Amino acid sequence: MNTPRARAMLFMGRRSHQSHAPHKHSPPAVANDLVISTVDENSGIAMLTMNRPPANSLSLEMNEALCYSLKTVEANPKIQSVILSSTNPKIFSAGLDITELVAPDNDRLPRFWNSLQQVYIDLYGSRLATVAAIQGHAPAAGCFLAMSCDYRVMSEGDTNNDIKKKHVPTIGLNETQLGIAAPPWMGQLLVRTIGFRQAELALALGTLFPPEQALSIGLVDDIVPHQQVESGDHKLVDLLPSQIKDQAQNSLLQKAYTQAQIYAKIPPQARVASKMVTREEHIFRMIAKRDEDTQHFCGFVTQKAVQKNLTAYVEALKNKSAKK
Ligand SMILES: CCCC/C=C\CC(=O)SCCNC(=O)CCNC(=O)[C@H](O)C(C)(C)COP(=O)(O)OP(=O)(O)OC[C@H]1O[C@@H](n2cnc3c(N)ncnc32)[C@H](O)[C@@H]1OP(=O)(O)O
Repeated sequence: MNTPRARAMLFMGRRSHQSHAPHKHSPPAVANDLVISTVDENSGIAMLTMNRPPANSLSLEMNEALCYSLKTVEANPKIQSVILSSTNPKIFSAGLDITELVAPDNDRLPRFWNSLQQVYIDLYGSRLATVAAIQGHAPAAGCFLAMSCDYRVMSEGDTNNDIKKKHVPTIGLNETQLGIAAPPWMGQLLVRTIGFRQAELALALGTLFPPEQALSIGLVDDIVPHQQVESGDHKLVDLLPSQIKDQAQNSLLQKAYTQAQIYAKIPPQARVASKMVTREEHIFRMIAKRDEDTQHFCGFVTQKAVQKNLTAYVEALKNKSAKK
């Protein structure tokens, strides 16, 4: 599997390990609106907008929709960059859909985990330049999605003095706070992004970082104030799906668009080859241990003590939401 040809195929959008993966080329059953895909061939930029209310949490279907949409955009040779965004202005993605983990179905659980592994393989190994536009919270697997991209821009949030309007998004791998641990390939993404000691601390404590801190440790590459820009690139509007068409002046999306344009101008063979240098080993290591990883996840998550923690966490989330 780890031959030069297999490696090139992985990064050119053709999967040499397809038989191992649950991913299919046909649209997943309920995928269509979960991830809205828009393309602008003139600029070479596409946008994948996550659209799974209320929190863009990652269910089996959402993972399949992400892979399918990405694969479809990748198949278009005119596209070089993709922006990953959200229809929810306050949540990028709330991470795994916790209801997939509580009292799980024995058949579905390994399929669910496989679909998440596939998101990692497809997104981290995409031939496209990927820019995460993080407008809101990105905990746990939400942070993982962002870290799988090539560039992360985060909104500073609404720092309005009025406490009711104030909204400061956070990002990080907070798994330990739920009584679970990020899998090795996900934890290693944090190590690769922010360095060993910072990651060791953040993983153990389950730290969620507000934008300025996330920038200072390198978890995001840029932060932008929560505001409209006066004169943004007017071409962005062509890329926005109808659900967020009114966001053409949004500073975060404008910044993400500018970055996507910068990437789209780099000769693709050189850009893809440089991406392989930093990512291929990590991806192949994960693929080699994929079945083991699935077994470990299923065994871990179904433990009584873990189920107890997750049940309590879901209850707390629901109570919080009910009190609003
Ligand atoms: C075993 C190894 C696996 C390791 C890999 C990954 C682990 C994970 O990804 S686990 C998921 C971790 N995610 C979280 O801890 C985030 C939980 N959510 C929140 O903290 C907040 O919802 C958030 C800060 C994202 C947004 O806050 P609010 O804007 O205040 O919204 P609400 O809290 O009211 O939530 C709205 C609505 O969404 C539901 N929700 C939120 N997160 C999830 C989730 N991860 N899965 C499923 N559902 C989620 C929440 O319950 C509310 O629903 P309703 O009660 O129906 O309104």
